[in-house]
Amino acid sequence: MEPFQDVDYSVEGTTAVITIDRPDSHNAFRGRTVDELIASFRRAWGDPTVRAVILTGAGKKAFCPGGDVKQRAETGDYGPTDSGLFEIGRLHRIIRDIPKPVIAAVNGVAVGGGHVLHVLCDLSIAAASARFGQAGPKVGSFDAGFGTAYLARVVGEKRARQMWFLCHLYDAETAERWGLVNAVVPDEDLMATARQWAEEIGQKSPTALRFLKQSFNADTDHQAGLSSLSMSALDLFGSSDEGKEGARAFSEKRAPDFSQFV
Ligand SMILES: CC(C)(COP(=O)(O)OP(=O)(O)OC[C@H]1O[C@@H](n2cnc3c(N)ncnc32)[C@H](O)[C@@H]1OP(=O)(O)O)[C@@H](O)C(=O)NCCC(=O)NCCSC(=O)CCC(=O)c1ccccc1C(=O)O
Repeated sequence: MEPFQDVDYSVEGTTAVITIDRPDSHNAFRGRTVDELIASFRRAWGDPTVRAVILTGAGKKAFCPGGDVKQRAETGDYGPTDSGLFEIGRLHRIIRDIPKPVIAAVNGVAVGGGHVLHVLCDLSIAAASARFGQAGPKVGSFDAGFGTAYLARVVGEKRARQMWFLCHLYDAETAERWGLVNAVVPDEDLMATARQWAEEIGQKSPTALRFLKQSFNADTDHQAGLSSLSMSALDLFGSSDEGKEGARAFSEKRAPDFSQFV
Protein backbone atom coordinates (compact mmCIF):
# COMPACT_ATOMS: atom_id res chain seq x y z
CA MET A 1 0.00 0.00 0.00
CA GLU A 2 2.98 2.29 0.61
CA PRO A 3 3.43 4.98 -0.49
CA PHE A 4 -0.07 6.28 0.21
CA GLN A 5 -1.90 7.72 -2.81
CA ASP A 6 -5.18 8.93 -1.30
CA VAL A 7 -4.28 9.91 2.26
CA ASP A 8 -1.65 12.10 3.86
CA TYR A 9 -0.39 11.11 7.34
CA SER A 10 1.73 13.36 9.50
CA VAL A 11 2.59 13.79 13.16
CA GLU A 12 2.98 17.26 14.65
CA GLY A 13 3.99 17.22 18.33
CA THR A 14 1.54 14.87 20.05
CA THR A 15 -1.05 15.05 17.25
CA ALA A 16 -1.48 12.79 14.20
CA VAL A 17 -3.14 14.54 11.26
CA ILE A 18 -4.88 12.26 8.74
CA THR A 19 -5.94 14.02 5.55
CA ILE A 20 -8.11 12.51 2.81
CA ASP A 21 -6.60 13.83 -0.42
CA ARG A 22 -8.42 12.96 -3.67
CA PRO A 23 -8.88 16.32 -5.38
CA ASP A 24 -10.47 14.88 -8.56
CA SER A 25 -13.44 13.52 -6.64
CA HIS A 26 -13.84 16.06 -3.84
CA ASN A 27 -12.10 13.58 -1.45
CA ALA A 28 -14.66 10.80 -2.06
CA PHE A 29 -13.30 7.48 -0.80
CA ARG A 30 -12.60 4.36 -2.83
CA GLY A 31 -11.43 1.00 -1.46
CA ARG A 32 -7.80 2.08 -1.48
CA THR A 33 -8.63 5.26 0.46
CA VAL A 34 -10.34 3.19 3.13
CA ASP A 35 -7.28 0.86 3.36
CA GLU A 36 -4.97 3.85 3.75
CA LEU A 37 -7.21 5.46 6.38
CA ILE A 38 -7.23 2.24 8.40
CA ALA A 39 -3.43 2.00 8.11
CA SER A 40 -3.13 5.63 9.27
CA PHE A 41 -5.32 5.07 12.33
CA ARG A 42 -3.32 1.91 13.15
CA ARG A 43 -0.11 3.95 12.95
CA ALA A 44 -1.52 6.64 15.23
CA TRP A 45 -2.74 3.95 17.65
CA GLY A 46 0.69 2.29 17.82
CA ASP A 47 2.72 5.49 18.15
CA PRO A 48 3.15 6.27 21.87
CA THR A 49 3.99 9.90 21.08
CA VAL A 50 0.54 10.45 19.53
CA ARG A 51 -2.09 11.53 22.05
CA ALA A 52 -4.89 12.71 19.72
CA VAL A 53 -5.81 12.43 16.04
CA ILE A 54 -7.26 14.98 13.60
CA LEU A 55 -9.19 13.72 10.56
CA THR A 56 -9.69 16.26 7.78
CA GLY A 57 -9.96 16.67 4.01
CA ALA A 58 -7.52 18.34 1.63
CA GLY A 59 -8.47 21.65 0.02
CA LYS A 60 -11.14 24.14 0.94
CA LYS A 61 -14.26 22.59 -0.56
CA ALA A 62 -14.73 19.10 0.80
CA PHE A 63 -14.14 17.08 3.94
CA CYS A 64 -15.49 13.93 2.24
CA PRO A 65 -18.61 13.33 0.09
CA GLY A 66 -18.73 9.59 0.88
CA GLY A 67 -18.09 6.64 -1.39
CA ASP A 68 -16.81 7.29 -4.90
CA VAL A 69 -20.11 7.09 -6.78
CA LYS A 70 -18.45 7.50 -10.19
CA GLN A 71 -16.19 4.51 -9.52
CA ARG A 72 -19.23 2.49 -8.38
CA ALA A 73 -21.15 3.46 -11.54
CA GLU A 74 -18.21 2.38 -13.67
CA THR A 75 -17.14 -0.91 -12.06
CA GLY A 76 -19.96 -1.77 -9.64
CA ASP A 77 -17.56 -1.62 -6.69
CA TYR A 78 -15.11 0.73 -4.99
CA GLY A 79 -12.04 -0.50 -6.85
CA PRO A 80 -9.14 -2.78 -5.85
CA THR A 81 -8.00 -3.15 -2.24
CA ASP A 82 -5.26 -5.04 -0.40
CA SER A 83 -7.56 -7.77 0.85
CA GLY A 84 -10.13 -7.70 -1.94
CA LEU A 85 -12.65 -6.41 0.62
CA PHE A 86 -14.16 -2.91 0.90
CA GLU A 87 -13.41 -2.41 4.59
CA ILE A 88 -15.53 0.61 5.48
CA GLY A 89 -16.91 -1.21 8.54
CA ARG A 90 -13.36 -1.72 9.83
CA LEU A 91 -12.68 1.98 9.32
CA HIS A 92 -15.76 2.85 11.39
CA ARG A 93 -14.59 0.47 14.12
CA ILE A 94 -11.06 1.81 14.28
CA ILE A 95 -12.22 5.43 14.60
CA ARG A 96 -14.24 4.30 17.61
CA ASP A 97 -11.73 1.78 18.98
CA ILE A 98 -8.50 3.76 18.80
CA PRO A 99 -8.05 4.66 22.48
CA LYS A 100 -7.15 8.27 21.71
CA PRO A 101 -9.60 11.12 20.99
CA VAL A 102 -10.29 11.72 17.29
CA ILE A 103 -11.26 15.23 16.17
CA ALA A 104 -12.94 15.78 12.79
CA ALA A 105 -11.85 19.11 11.31
CA VAL A 106 -14.68 19.53 8.82
CA ASN A 107 -13.23 21.85 6.20
CA GLY A 108 -16.05 21.65 3.61
CA VAL A 109 -18.87 19.41 2.54
CA ALA A 110 -19.36 16.21 4.59
CA VAL A 111 -21.94 14.06 2.84
CA GLY A 112 -23.02 10.42 2.74
CA GLY A 113 -20.36 8.03 4.03
CA GLY A 114 -18.13 11.11 4.59
CA HIS A 115 -20.74 12.55 6.92
CA VAL A 116 -20.79 9.27 8.85
CA LEU A 117 -17.00 9.49 9.31
CA HIS A 118 -17.24 12.85 11.09
CA VAL A 119 -20.23 11.68 13.16
CA LEU A 120 -18.12 8.76 14.42
CA CYS A 121 -15.25 11.02 15.48
CA ASP A 122 -15.22 11.94 19.18
CA LEU A 123 -15.37 15.67 18.47
CA SER A 124 -16.17 17.73 15.36
CA ILE A 125 -15.06 21.27 14.61
CA ALA A 126 -16.61 22.87 11.54
CA ALA A 127 -15.33 25.57 9.24
CA ALA A 128 -18.04 28.22 8.85
CA SER A 129 -18.47 27.23 5.19
CA ALA A 130 -18.86 23.49 5.91
CA ARG A 131 -22.09 21.70 4.94
CA PHE A 132 -23.50 18.46 6.28
CA GLY A 133 -25.92 15.82 5.00
CA GLN A 134 -26.80 12.29 4.00
CA ALA A 135 -27.34 11.43 0.32
CA GLY A 136 -27.72 7.66 -0.04
CA PRO A 137 -31.39 7.56 -1.13
CA LYS A 138 -30.47 9.91 -4.02
CA VAL A 139 -27.60 7.76 -5.29
CA GLY A 140 -28.81 4.21 -4.63
CA SER A 141 -26.98 3.68 -1.37
CA PHE A 142 -27.37 3.87 2.41
CA ASP A 143 -25.02 3.73 5.33
CA ALA A 144 -27.19 2.39 8.14
CA GLY A 145 -26.11 1.03 11.54
CA PHE A 146 -23.82 3.67 13.04
CA GLY A 147 -24.94 5.96 10.17
CA THR A 148 -28.54 5.90 11.41
CA ALA A 149 -28.60 4.74 15.04
CA TYR A 150 -25.54 6.63 16.24
CA LEU A 151 -26.54 9.72 14.26
CA ALA A 152 -29.91 9.60 16.05
CA ARG A 153 -28.06 9.46 19.40
CA VAL A 154 -26.20 12.61 18.40
CA VAL A 155 -28.96 14.78 16.89
CA GLY A 156 -32.17 12.97 17.95
CA GLU A 157 -34.47 10.66 15.98
CA LYS A 158 -36.46 13.34 14.16
CA ARG A 159 -33.44 15.19 12.85
CA ALA A 160 -31.59 11.99 11.91
CA ARG A 161 -34.61 10.79 9.92
CA GLN A 162 -34.95 14.23 8.33
CA MET A 163 -31.31 14.08 7.20
CA TRP A 164 -31.71 10.62 5.65
CA PHE A 165 -35.18 11.01 4.14
CA LEU A 166 -34.83 14.50 2.61
CA CYS A 167 -31.11 14.41 1.75
CA HIS A 168 -30.71 18.16 2.20
CA LEU A 169 -27.42 19.85 3.05
CA TYR A 170 -27.30 21.81 6.34
CA ASP A 171 -24.98 24.71 7.11
CA ALA A 172 -22.48 24.80 9.97
CA GLU A 173 -24.66 27.04 12.13
CA THR A 174 -27.52 24.52 11.94
CA ALA A 175 -25.08 21.67 12.63
CA GLU A 176 -23.93 23.43 15.80
CA ARG A 177 -27.52 24.12 16.90
CA TRP A 178 -28.34 20.43 16.42
CA GLY A 179 -25.31 19.27 18.42
CA LEU A 180 -23.81 17.68 15.31
CA VAL A 181 -20.58 19.66 15.80
CA ASN A 182 -18.89 21.00 18.92
CA ALA A 183 -17.83 24.34 17.47
CA VAL A 184 -17.88 26.49 14.33
CA VAL A 185 -14.86 28.64 13.54
CA PRO A 186 -13.86 30.91 10.64
CA ASP A 187 -12.54 28.80 7.75
CA GLU A 188 -9.00 30.11 8.13
CA ASP A 189 -8.91 29.17 11.86
CA LEU A 190 -10.08 25.57 11.45
CA MET A 191 -6.80 23.67 11.57
CA ALA A 192 -5.26 25.94 14.22
CA THR A 193 -8.29 25.37 16.46
CA ALA A 194 -8.25 21.61 15.86
CA ARG A 195 -4.52 21.50 16.65
CA GLN A 196 -5.02 23.56 19.80
CA TRP A 197 -7.77 21.22 21.02
CA ALA A 198 -5.61 18.19 20.19
CA GLU A 199 -2.63 19.67 22.04
CA GLU A 200 -4.77 20.41 25.09
CA ILE A 201 -6.00 16.82 25.03
CA GLY A 202 -2.37 15.71 24.67
CA GLN A 203 -1.59 17.18 28.08
CA LYS A 204 -4.29 15.13 29.84
CA SER A 205 -3.88 11.65 31.32
CA PRO A 206 -3.89 9.20 28.38
CA THR A 207 -5.16 6.38 30.59
CA ALA A 208 -8.10 8.42 31.86
CA LEU A 209 -8.92 9.46 28.28
CA ARG A 210 -8.73 5.85 27.08
CA PHE A 211 -11.13 4.61 29.76
CA LEU A 212 -13.49 7.54 29.15
CA LYS A 213 -13.60 6.91 25.39
CA GLN A 214 -14.20 3.20 25.91
CA SER A 215 -16.89 3.97 28.44
CA PHE A 216 -18.71 6.34 26.04
CA ASN A 217 -18.41 3.70 23.30
CA ALA A 218 -19.69 0.82 25.41
CA ASP A 219 -23.15 2.37 25.51
CA THR A 220 -23.52 2.22 21.69
CA ASP A 221 -21.21 -0.66 20.71
CA HIS A 222 -24.17 -2.93 19.99
CA GLN A 223 -24.81 -0.71 16.94
CA ALA A 224 -21.81 -2.41 15.27
CA GLY A 225 -24.08 -5.42 14.73
CA LEU A 226 -26.60 -3.21 12.96
CA SER A 227 -23.79 -1.83 10.81
CA SER A 228 -22.63 -5.33 9.76
CA LEU A 229 -26.18 -6.27 8.86
CA SER A 230 -26.74 -3.10 6.86
CA MET A 231 -23.46 -3.48 4.98
CA SER A 232 -24.48 -6.98 3.90
CA ALA A 233 -27.82 -5.54 2.79
CA LEU A 234 -26.02 -2.74 0.96
CA ASP A 235 -23.90 -5.26 -0.97
CA LEU A 236 -27.12 -6.73 -2.33
CA PHE A 237 -28.77 -3.34 -2.90
CA GLY A 238 -25.74 -1.98 -4.76
CA SER A 239 -25.97 -4.74 -7.36
CA SER A 240 -29.73 -4.26 -7.86
CA ASP A 241 -31.20 -2.25 -10.75
CA GLU A 242 -32.45 0.32 -8.24
CA GLY A 243 -29.01 0.75 -6.65
CA LYS A 244 -27.33 0.94 -10.05
CA GLU A 245 -29.79 3.57 -11.29
CA GLY A 246 -28.81 5.88 -8.40
CA ALA A 247 -25.06 5.61 -9.10
CA ARG A 248 -25.52 5.90 -12.89
CA ALA A 249 -27.71 9.00 -12.55
CA PHE A 250 -25.05 10.72 -10.39
CA SER A 251 -22.25 9.97 -12.81
CA GLU A 252 -24.42 11.04 -15.80
CA LYS A 253 -25.33 14.27 -13.92
CA ARG A 254 -29.10 13.69 -14.15
CA ALA A 255 -31.91 13.14 -11.64
CA PRO A 256 -32.40 9.44 -10.76
CA ASP A 257 -35.61 7.74 -11.92
CA PHE A 258 -36.79 5.37 -9.19
CA SER A 259 -40.41 5.38 -10.42
CA GLN A 260 -40.44 1.70 -11.45
CA PHE A 261 -39.26 0.44 -8.05
CA VAL A 262 -41.59 -0.23 -5.13
C1 LIG B 1 -20.47 16.91 -2.51
C2 LIG B 1 -21.36 17.79 -3.37
C3 LIG B 1 -22.50 18.38 -2.55
C4 LIG B 1 -20.47 18.96 -3.90
O1 LIG B 1 -21.21 19.75 -4.76
P1 LIG B 1 -20.46 20.89 -5.61
O2 LIG B 1 -19.65 21.74 -4.68
O3 LIG B 1 -21.53 21.56 -6.43
O4 LIG B 1 -19.40 20.15 -6.53
P2 LIG B 1 -19.67 19.10 -7.70
O5 LIG B 1 -19.42 19.76 -9.01
O6 LIG B 1 -20.96 18.38 -7.52
O7 LIG B 1 -18.51 18.04 -7.37
C5 LIG B 1 -17.14 18.32 -7.69
C6 LIG B 1 -16.51 17.09 -8.31
O8 LIG B 1 -16.44 16.06 -7.34
C7 LIG B 1 -17.16 14.91 -7.79
N1 LIG B 1 -17.78 14.21 -6.66
C8 LIG B 1 -18.48 14.75 -5.66
N2 LIG B 1 -18.94 13.81 -4.84
C9 LIG B 1 -18.50 12.64 -5.33
C10 LIG B 1 -18.64 11.28 -4.92
N3 LIG B 1 -19.30 10.95 -3.80
N4 LIG B 1 -18.08 10.34 -5.69
C11 LIG B 1 -17.40 10.67 -6.81
N5 LIG B 1 -17.21 11.91 -7.25
C12 LIG B 1 -17.76 12.89 -6.52
C13 LIG B 1 -18.21 15.46 -8.74
O9 LIG B 1 -18.69 14.48 -9.62
C14 LIG B 1 -17.40 16.55 -9.44
O10 LIG B 1 -16.54 15.97 -10.39
P3 LIG B 1 -16.49 16.51 -11.90
O11 LIG B 1 -15.54 15.59 -12.59
O12 LIG B 1 -16.00 17.94 -11.79
O13 LIG B 1 -17.90 16.45 -12.45
C15 LIG B 1 -21.94 17.03 -4.57
O14 LIG B 1 -20.91 16.68 -5.46
C16 LIG B 1 -22.64 15.78 -4.15
O15 LIG B 1 -23.80 15.82 -3.74
N6 LIG B 1 -21.95 14.64 -4.28
C17 LIG B 1 -22.51 13.32 -4.08
C18 LIG B 1 -22.52 13.01 -2.62
C19 LIG B 1 -23.11 11.64 -2.40
O16 LIG B 1 -24.04 11.22 -3.05
N7 LIG B 1 -22.55 10.95 -1.43
C20 LIG B 1 -23.02 9.63 -1.04
C21 LIG B 1 -22.19 8.64 -1.69
S1 LIG B 1 -22.76 7.03 -1.26
C22 LIG B 1 -22.02 6.75 0.17
O17 LIG B 1 -21.27 7.50 0.70
C23 LIG B 1 -22.33 5.41 0.76
C24 LIG B 1 -21.39 5.04 1.83
C25 LIG B 1 -20.60 3.91 1.49
O18 LIG B 1 -19.79 4.01 0.61
C26 LIG B 1 -20.78 2.74 2.30
C27 LIG B 1 -20.74 2.90 3.63
C28 LIG B 1 -20.90 1.84 4.44
C29 LIG B 1 -21.11 0.60 3.90
C30 LIG B 1 -21.12 0.43 2.54
C31 LIG B 1 -20.99 1.50 1.72
C32 LIG B 1 -21.15 1.27 0.29
O19 LIG B 1 -20.79 0.15 -0.18
O20 LIG B 1 -21.66 2.14 -0.44
